Amino acid sequence: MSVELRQVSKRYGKVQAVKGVNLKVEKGEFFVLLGTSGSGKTTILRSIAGLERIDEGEILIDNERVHHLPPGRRNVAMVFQNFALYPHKTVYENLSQPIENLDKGERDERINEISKRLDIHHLLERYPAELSGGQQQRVALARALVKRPKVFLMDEPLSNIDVPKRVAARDLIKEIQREESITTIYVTHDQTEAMALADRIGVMLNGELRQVGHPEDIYLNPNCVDVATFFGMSVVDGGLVKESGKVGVLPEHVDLGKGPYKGVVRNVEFAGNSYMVHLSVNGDKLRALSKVRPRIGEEVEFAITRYKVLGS
Ligand SMILES: Nc1ncnc2c1ncn2[C@@H]1O[C@H](COP(=O)(O)OP(=O)(O)OP(=O)(O)O)[C@@H](O)[C@H]1O
Repeated sequence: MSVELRQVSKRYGKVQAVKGVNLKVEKGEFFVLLGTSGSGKTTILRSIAGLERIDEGEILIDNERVHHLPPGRRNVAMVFQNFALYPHKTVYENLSQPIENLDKGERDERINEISKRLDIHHLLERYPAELSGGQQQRVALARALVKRPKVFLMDEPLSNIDVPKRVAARDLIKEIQREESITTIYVTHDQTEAMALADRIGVMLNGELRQVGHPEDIYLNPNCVDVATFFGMSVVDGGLVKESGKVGVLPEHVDLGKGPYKGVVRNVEFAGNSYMVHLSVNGDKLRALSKVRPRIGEEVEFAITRYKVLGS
């Protein structure tokens, strides 16, 4: 099912949380809404789920207007940051609650299938407090999937999980999404996670959807200073490369060692297989990835192999 937002706006009192957002997420697509804290991502997700009433605009699921329908009639499932499991119900009861309208045979069949798939089959009789964080998260995913939703909405579902488990959980989400071809809208403020998961990314800043595109496109060709900065570009005066306005440069496109440019090393951070070198160049800050560790205070020569003109 496709999900479409047309000129959607939402305010809370004086706060304009979402400003005239237009977006179409295609059937089966994994779409990531990426943005800073408070940029309106959760509000958009909750509006699609029917948990918020929008002030202006329209929301369509499979080309049908749904923004006046209650959550239960939208065929969407939402996974929240805190997993939202019922603490006084067993895993089995947690999984059966969303499908309690089905008869017991079919309910058990679905619960069996999904719990085997997510490796929680042996935990069905336990209570959420008796599970590890990763297991709780898999139960929450199972709970959302057991309804066989056509649209899957996820609000930072991995934020409470430690890094190694997070990568595994990310793989799992992606795998299920691909296999079941569920239209997914996934909210995060982590651009690495966004780039790893998304077919397309939409960048939210300050209530506005500022850019939509494939991860590689946005990463290399951000359309404004804010998006460029968010994706890790240094933004410097275009005069350096004989352009007007500002230009964005990724650290991997700054080659330390040979000119034509010169800068002073302000700081060096160890970054695993390389060093992140912070340079000062004509009063601008520029970051470079380098295989060798330069000295702080040293003047170094560098070249820029690629940049993006961002305007003023
Ligand atoms: N119920 C509410 N009442 C008042 N203001 C709200 C409410 N919910 C959200 N806001 C405000 O609306 C704006 C957008 O919030 P939203 O939660 O959508 O942002 P977000 O991008 O999801 O942020 P985060 O990544 O921190 O969760 C923020 O300024 C927030 O303070």
